[in-house]
Amino acid sequence: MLERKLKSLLTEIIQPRLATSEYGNDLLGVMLDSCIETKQGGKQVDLSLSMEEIIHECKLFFFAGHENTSLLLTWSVYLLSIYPEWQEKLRNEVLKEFGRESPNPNALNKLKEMTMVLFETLRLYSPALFMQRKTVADMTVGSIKLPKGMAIVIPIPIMHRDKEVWGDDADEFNPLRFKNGITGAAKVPHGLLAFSMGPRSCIGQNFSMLEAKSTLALMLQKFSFTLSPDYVHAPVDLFTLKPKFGLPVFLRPLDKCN
Ligand code: HEM
Repeated sequence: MLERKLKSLLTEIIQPRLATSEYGNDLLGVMLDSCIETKQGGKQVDLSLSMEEIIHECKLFFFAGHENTSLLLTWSVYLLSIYPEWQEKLRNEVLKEFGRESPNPNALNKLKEMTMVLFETLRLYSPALFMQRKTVADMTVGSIKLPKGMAIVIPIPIMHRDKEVWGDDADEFNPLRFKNGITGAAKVPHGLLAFSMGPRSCIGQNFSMLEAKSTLALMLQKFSFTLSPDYVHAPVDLFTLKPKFGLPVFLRPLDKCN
């Protein structure tokens, strides 16, 4: 049902673009523009990406792009609500950098403490729960022998709380572990797997960090937030890691607090 609805929505967006020679300067435009060139230099009706593939890519970008970043923000707000000292630290950092002005996208990377908090949020509450891989050859990982063609599931939350990798405080919220960046945070350089690693790692990771930083900076400039007493802590696997009963928070406009 949802699948059919999505497909018809996307087709409604794609068809009018195909009817004109201007496909648009967004990702969809780039995909449509990948029509195979004919010998005359014009476009063929056949696409090098099929319509099915274009629709699939649109869905992937929509879900991978929207849902994960919104969950990163959700869990960051949760953690900043229960660790008000970090909320205050981040607010001071934002106010020092931008004052009350809208955050300048080119300066968001200067928010070092915010970056640390976002990485620590991704470690403790990674929106993506599993990665799946298949071995292309017989191989040995550590002491485990894996035959060619074996399906492997990598459970991110378990690996993110492994004390051998993250130390005895693995279950605790400690953004300072990221003070020297990701590679220095754990006993192995690629301990943080929230965006995966290698050639199939998340294509949107830098974009999502910028999105999260700018949204969080705006929130911190305008509001202080605390958890509502109605909040029940129940992270649940619903394909991604969500708070089962939502995240009710009280937002207090800052000008009214002062
Ligand atoms: C907090 C935000 C995000 C998280 C935690 C996240 C996580 C991930 C992970 C773990 C993978 C790898 C899956 C695997 O190896 O099997 C992945 C892949 C991908 N992500 Fe993200 N992602 C985020 C944001 C985004 C955004 C904003 C976009 C697009 C604008 C995006 C687009 C993609 C795409 C297209 C892939 C597939 C890449 C490929 O297969 O080569 N993601 N993401």
